[in-house]
Amino acid sequence: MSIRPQTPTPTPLRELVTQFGLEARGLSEDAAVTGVSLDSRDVRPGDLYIGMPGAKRHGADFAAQAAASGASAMLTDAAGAELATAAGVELPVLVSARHPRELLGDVAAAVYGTADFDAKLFGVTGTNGKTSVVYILAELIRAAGLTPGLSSTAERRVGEEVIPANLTSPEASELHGLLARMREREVEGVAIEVSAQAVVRHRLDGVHFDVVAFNNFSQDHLDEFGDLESYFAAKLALFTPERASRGVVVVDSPYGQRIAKESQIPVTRLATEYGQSADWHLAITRQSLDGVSFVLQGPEGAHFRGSVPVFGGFMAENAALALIMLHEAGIPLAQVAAGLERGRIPVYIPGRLEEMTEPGSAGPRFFVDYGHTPGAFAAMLDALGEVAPGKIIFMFGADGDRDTTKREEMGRIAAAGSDTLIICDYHPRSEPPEAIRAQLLTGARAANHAEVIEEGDPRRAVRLAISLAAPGDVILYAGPGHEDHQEVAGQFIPYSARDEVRGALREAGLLS
Ligand SMILES: CC(=O)N[C@H]1[C@@H](OP(=O)(O)OP(=O)(O)OC[C@H]2O[C@@H](n3ccc(=O)[nH]c3=O)[C@H](O)[C@@H]2O)O[C@H](CO)[C@@H](O)[C@@H]1O[C@H](C)C(=O)N[C@@H](C)C(=O)N[C@H](CCC(=O)O)C(=O)O
Ligand SMILES: Nc1ncnc2c1ncn2[C@@H]1O[C@H](COP(=O)(O)OP(=O)(O)OP(=O)(O)O)[C@@H](O)[C@H]1O
Repeated sequence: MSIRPQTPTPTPLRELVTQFGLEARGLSEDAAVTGVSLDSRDVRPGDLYIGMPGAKRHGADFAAQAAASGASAMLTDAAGAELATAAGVELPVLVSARHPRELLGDVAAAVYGTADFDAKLFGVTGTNGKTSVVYILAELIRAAGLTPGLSSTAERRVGEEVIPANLTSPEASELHGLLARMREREVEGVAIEVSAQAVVRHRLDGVHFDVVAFNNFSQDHLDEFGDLESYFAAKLALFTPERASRGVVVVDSPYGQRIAKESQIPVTRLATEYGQSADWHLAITRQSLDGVSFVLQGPEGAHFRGSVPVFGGFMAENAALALIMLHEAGIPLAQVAAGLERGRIPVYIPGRLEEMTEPGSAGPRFFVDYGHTPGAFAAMLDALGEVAPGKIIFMFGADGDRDTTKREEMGRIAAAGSDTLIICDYHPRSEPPEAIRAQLLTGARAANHAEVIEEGDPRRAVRLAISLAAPGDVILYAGPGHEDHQEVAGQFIPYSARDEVRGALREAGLLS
């Protein structure tokens, strides 16, 4: 169930009819709504249900379910209105000549009154590391003495109210409901993860960010975007005056440089590579398996010396990006530093390079991660190469029914950067798991580096990895991160990699 305001103000439906040029059928003069939902399973009494045509179903097919849950009215297209009439659903209907998705954000903003929400809004996009930046942002907002709110792939969070997320970027109706609840809770800074899908699918409509950021770009989601250029264009579209006031861009890569050049809003540039021209520079001062320390220097003497308790130079980059976003929003770095102990950012990022063993323990160390792109694998394994005292044992599987073109490259990078590679299953969905593994194995064997082992069952693969590890070795299990299920042939089977790994470590006497 989505997070909603607890004391919503009713919006007369006649206002929406006039504002959005809708045709009203069966509407009483005083009809009003207090919420918006496009999912019949999440309808609350008083909601406006959006009957949206989808790729698989027409949402109007679920109008009866929405009515039974107490919806006050349905907004749909002409086809949806016909479906509801044919099914004998007795619900007032507002008919839109445009695709309901195109109105959703503005309708939700009108119903929830979110245009008046004056918190600083931060949006983060890029291929890898969005979730990490968002969690660091929320921690820094708290350090600055302000109240944070957060929307990520892992969860949505308002104070102690936390719900798991089903999409990286919520649909606009859920997003505006969440923002309205944040306003009730007097949230002052909101960190929002922005997927490319969100930009092109109207999920951000009615939202204007104070600061947006771009961190990196590499292959992903080609099943939806067709080619890299279209995927990139979706990220670039966030850097427009309709969406945001200012931007922060990591310019280490040619893609970052393109965003900085082609952005339609003012941007400030961060470089982490020596000799790269930029407004801000990041230098790593120390790193180990327990975290990374860094110095960040910007224009007019702005600077920050700090650390993050997660390994990898890219985590320092994620932190730097978050710090610059606050600076750009008018929150001074000194105000952030005042709330931290010697610059240490005590961030916990669920399922991102999350250690399952005790930090600093003498035996092998085990990390669970959410990385599922060639770019994330390269970043993690490069970082581990610098800080792992012993061998690197890497295990992962790949998504079924998702971008298949990245599989061989994932296998190649995984084998090139590890000593032992165990290939197992992830979410096979409708594909035969052994066929997915075969593609990963082809890439892995081409690298001609690691010892490569195939063990489809992730539970057995976890135990195998532990049995192969000696003190000083590091096991990294990429893919499942925070998730709590495996998706196999349409079934959601309970599976938490974190619980499984902890259990196996206990069995091996490596965790109390
Ligand atoms: C391609 C895509 O984005 N599809 C989204 C789209 O699905 P769809 O058009 O197929 O919808 P449908 O299943 O035909 O249903 C039609 C309508 O009926 C409604 N319905 C359906 C069933 C029901 O019982 N009751 C009900 O009301 C649905 O809410 C929907 O409005 O609308 C659905 C409702 O909001 C989304 O859940 C669904 O996301 C699917 C699950 C998805 O996998 N999206 C991915 C591609 C995605 O958006 N990923 C990005 C990036 C992730 C990353 O960075 O890795 C993200 O932001 O999450
Ligand atoms: N700045 C970065 N550059 C490259 N890889 C990164 C970076 N930050 C994190 N990663 C790697 O990518 C993985 C995914 O990180 P994270 O979940 O933060 O990214 P994301 O962009 O939110 O991905 P998704 O949208 O799929 O959730 C991490 O677990 C880590 O392995």
